Amino acid sequence: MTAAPRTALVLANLGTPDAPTPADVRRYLSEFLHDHRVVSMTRWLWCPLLHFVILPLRGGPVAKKYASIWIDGEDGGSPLAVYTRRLARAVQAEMPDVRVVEAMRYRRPSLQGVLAQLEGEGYARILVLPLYPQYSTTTTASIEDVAARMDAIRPRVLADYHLDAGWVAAVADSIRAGREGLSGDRHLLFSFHGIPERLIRGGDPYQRQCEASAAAIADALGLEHRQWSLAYQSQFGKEKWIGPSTQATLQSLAARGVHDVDVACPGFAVDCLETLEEISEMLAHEFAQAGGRMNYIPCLNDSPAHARVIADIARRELDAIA
Ligand SMILES: C=CC1=C(C)c2cc3[nH]c(cc4nc(cc5[nH]c(cc1n2)c(C)c5CCC(=O)O)C(CCC(=O)O)=C4C)c(C)c3C=C
Ligand SMILES: [Fe+2]
Ligand SMILES: [Fe+2]
Repeated sequence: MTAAPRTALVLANLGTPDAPTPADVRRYLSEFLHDHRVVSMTRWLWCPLLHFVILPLRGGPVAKKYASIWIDGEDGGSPLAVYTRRLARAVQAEMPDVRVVEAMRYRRPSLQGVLAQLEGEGYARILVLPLYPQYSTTTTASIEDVAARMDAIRPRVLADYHLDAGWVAAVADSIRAGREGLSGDRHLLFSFHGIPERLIRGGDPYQRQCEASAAAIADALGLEHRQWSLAYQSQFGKEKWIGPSTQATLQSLAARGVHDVDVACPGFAVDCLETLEEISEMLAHEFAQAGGRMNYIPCLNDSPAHARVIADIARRELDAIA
């Protein structure tokens, strides 16, 4: 028998409810929306709003949305959990010398618990790879917070991979495959999750990285500027978020007579509520009502190309750890 590998790779994602029920969705949202990296408002104001308005009002409707995308079967669950788990298995097959595990920033399997377990098992060389191609203080920095709170181990956290050549090529290939056989003068819309504009003014590099990713993918596809656009989705709350919004962009494309739109979401490593329900169900329906036809291009998910890209990025980063 060979000795247990001493190096671990943790694929960290956002997290998702365990079940598409109002109670479980409230539990998930409560943990997520108590994170100061996500909502920085003073707790005196935020907690009453969260506990007495947002959680009671949002639990039921959001649970219905999860139910509409839930994956059935033994290996089923919330798409974000299912694809992250499958991706971790596929990356493990690419990296037999490294222990590959998945973890979630909110809910289960908790990032803090996974790191504590690896520490207990004697893994000293640990790379945490947040499954966020672009860095944001709302997502990646929150994972850095958890890693920094560990006592005895200092896991390294990858900042971003928004211009990684292998990742850009894999996303471009998936878009090419998603457009195969489709005719017409097609438009490509890149839709990224939004964040509040205030954070960009405070130095968050997210928007700049989204723009750079989109331009690099469009370039790899040989697109001219008029053939693609970039927008931001999933606005939450009343504050001004970065734009233009995906919904408004689709409306204006329809108004301009652009009928065939492919939508890709290169800010999401795997499909989830925000891509499957918001884009591929709700906004696709709205766009059809405006006379257009949307073709949603799935995320890289657990594809062999994605597993190879993640393994390559991880190997390079691990080489930099002593
Ligand atoms: C202030 C609120 C939010 C910020 C900022 C935010 C940033 C952000 N989120 C993602 C990725 C995902 N978000 C997802 C769901 C989701 N996001 C928010 C709020 C903020 N996100 C909420 C309240 C929810 C839950 C759904 C809802 O109630 O509307 C998901 C999907 C999770 C799933 O279970 O499928 C992802 C993924 C990024 C990348 C990001 C900033 C860059
Ligand atoms: Fe609270
Ligand atoms: Fe979000």
